[in-house]
Amino acid sequence: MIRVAVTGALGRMGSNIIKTICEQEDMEVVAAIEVPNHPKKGEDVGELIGIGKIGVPLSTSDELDKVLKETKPDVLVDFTIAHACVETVKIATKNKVKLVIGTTGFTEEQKKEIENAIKENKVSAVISQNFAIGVNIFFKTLEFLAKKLGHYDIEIVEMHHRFKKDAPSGTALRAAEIIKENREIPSEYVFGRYGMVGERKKEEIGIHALRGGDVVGDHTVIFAGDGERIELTHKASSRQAFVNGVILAIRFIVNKEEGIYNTFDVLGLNDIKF
Ligand SMILES: NC(=O)C1=CN([C@@H]2O[C@H](COP(=O)(O)OP(=O)(O)OC[C@H]3O[C@@H](n4cnc5c(N)ncnc54)[C@H](OP(=O)(O)O)[C@@H]3O)[C@@H](O)[C@H]2O)C=CC1
Ligand SMILES: O=C(O)C1=N[C@H](C(=O)O)C[C@H](O)C1
Repeated sequence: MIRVAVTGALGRMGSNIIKTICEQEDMEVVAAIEVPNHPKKGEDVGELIGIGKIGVPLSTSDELDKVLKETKPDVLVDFTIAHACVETVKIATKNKVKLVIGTTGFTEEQKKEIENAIKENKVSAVISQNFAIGVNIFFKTLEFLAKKLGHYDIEIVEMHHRFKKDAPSGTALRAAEIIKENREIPSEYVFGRYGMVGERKKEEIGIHALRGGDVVGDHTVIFAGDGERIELTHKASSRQAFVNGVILAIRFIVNKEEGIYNTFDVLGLNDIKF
């Protein structure tokens, strides 16, 4: 059995991840962690998320080191918030726990802190801004489009629910990075536009974040030329799309001793070249 700890256990992603792990034959939840001073600390997490008793009490992140030493997970899954994730990674890697990280909104400095902790402690991790299989195919398609239409005007539009804390989404930023890496001309990110912006430069990649309602996650990349345009869109209608990828990532990383991987590694998409 793969022993899994989940941080952000009562969150939109964490709670669905716990539910789905409980449905798998080869893995079990051994620890579920929330913010310090959580009013439900000690209560059964299964009952808190509506699936009935699972025998795992809710723990809090101020006791993470102790919880990991007691429960000995193979893998920790983190879908929380950037600053919290950095601290979790430092503690988990010291305890030699492997990682699946889905949290977004990191600064460049936070990304380095996470990478250093993983490398210094010689553990393995999957880090991905989007675990949905469809989004990873969307990313792969973008490699092709950026190679062929990198000289077109490229704009990225994302929409998410009103509760999302970071903007633009990690997925939109990864899409921009893929375009930058694959087009022949240099790139300059432009976050929204306002006022007398003047003529659009070829190098620009416009990135626009919309927020509202209960939208799970929509991403569109527009390649606009003279007399035509291509719009590539992915729409997630259920968080289960992300959760299914997380389950694959847990099975993948448990067999890796050391290194930082992404969802292309998990899904075997690295060998597809255009
Ligand atoms: N990579 C991917 O495929 C996906 C990534 N995400 C990302 O995952 C993250 C979480 O999203 P979502 O589930 O919607 O957010 P939620 O706010 O619903 O869940 C986050 C949970 O983490 C808790 N939390 C905060 N700090 C800590 C801590 N130190 N230790 C333990 N738990 C903590 C929060 O508690 P409290 O509310 O009390 O602060 C909350 O319950 C975001 O960064 C989002 O962008 C989301 C979907 C897919
Ligand atoms: O916060 C969310 O909800 C999501 N976050 C991820 C992101 O920032 O890209 C992935 C997904 O779009 C949902």
